[in-house]
Amino acid sequence: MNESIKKIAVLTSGGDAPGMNAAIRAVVRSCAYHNIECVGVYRGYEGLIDGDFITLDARSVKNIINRGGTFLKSARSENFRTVAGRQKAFNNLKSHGINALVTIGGDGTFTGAIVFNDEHNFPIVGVPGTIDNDINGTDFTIGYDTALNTVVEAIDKIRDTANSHNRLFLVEVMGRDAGDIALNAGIGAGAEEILIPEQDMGRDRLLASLKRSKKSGKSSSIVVVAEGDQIGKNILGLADYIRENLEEYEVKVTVLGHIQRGGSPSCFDRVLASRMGVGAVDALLEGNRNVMIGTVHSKIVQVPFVESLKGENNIDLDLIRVADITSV
Ligand SMILES: Nc1ncnc2c1ncn2[C@@H]1O[C@H](COP(=O)(O)OP(=O)(O)OP(=O)(O)O)[C@@H](O)[C@H]1O
Ligand SMILES: O=P(O)(O)OC[C@H]1O[C@](O)(CO)[C@@H](O)[C@@H]1O
Ligand SMILES: [Mg+2]
Repeated sequence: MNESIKKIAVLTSGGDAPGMNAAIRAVVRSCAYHNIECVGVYRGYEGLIDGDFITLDARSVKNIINRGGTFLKSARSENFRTVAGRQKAFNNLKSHGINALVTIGGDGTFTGAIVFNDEHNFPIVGVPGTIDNDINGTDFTIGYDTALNTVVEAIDKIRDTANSHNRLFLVEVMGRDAGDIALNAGIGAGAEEILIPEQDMGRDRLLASLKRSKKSGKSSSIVVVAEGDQIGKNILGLADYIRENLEEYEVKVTVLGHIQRGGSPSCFDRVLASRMGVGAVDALLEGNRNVMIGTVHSKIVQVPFVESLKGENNIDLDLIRVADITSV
């Protein structure tokens, strides 16, 4: 056990994700279990710079495992991108006697953690909390499973009305740089086509596929479009293009938006968050730093931050094949 760790701070950063509360709870209770002080930081790195801290004990985190969002709130902090901002954050950590930090967030949050540690040599452990699932070294990120279920439930409802009116719906889902939500929710909801940032299928192939789909006797069509997809980037423009080229379709557009980030976390996300929160405190007590807690084949692992950021375009090609085959 690393005796120098007596006080740990925890924060949530970047886009919120269902299960972040469960992760905070696990960190706080793990600290209580090990008789370590715990401090919550409001508004991610922004609160670190402002010194917006709160002491947390085991009872401070009651009744939150089931709540969406993050009670510590989150932020995208421009100030933390500056040397001066990070210096202020470091000063606040020192003046409060904090020895280590647990950051719950996505790839941007971990990038910030690397920069901060390079400058101030401060022990940080990351917990992947993002609906995007765009982190290398972990099979799942906290919030992704809940978001997928929210998306599938919404598309099921769209399918009802699409079928009743023989319509084509373009449904935009989140994923500025990542197609995981689109691909998996698309398969789960039986979408006819799925457009993701990692693969540009081209407008012509999309038209050909939709033509085939109509010919094969399908009464409705759903095209799931990740917000970062290249050809769907302007989903309204894409809808117009399809209208102009495929008169047989009546095209409607639904943008699911931030509904995907809210809601009570699934049991899967609650358990994942609990395991990762405990894993983060374990890692610090083992004397480790600059690592992210992940799960690989259901086992908790520690992954260097730099490894966690190597996942660009890391999409499972077999999922694309499955989507193609099952939408015939
Ligand atoms: N290069 C960097 N230097 C310093 N801080 C950074 C850097 N990149 C990101 N950060 C900090 O991390 C915060 C969170 O990053 P970002 O907004 O990309 O969200 P994220 O953690 O990737 O989560 P999500 O993608 O789920 O919304 C940023 O607002 C910024 O404060
Ligand atoms: O509205 P915001 O907070 O800028 O977040 C939008 C982005 O955040 C994410 O949902 C991840 O949290 C991305 O998929 C999306 O592009
Ligand atoms: Mg991100």
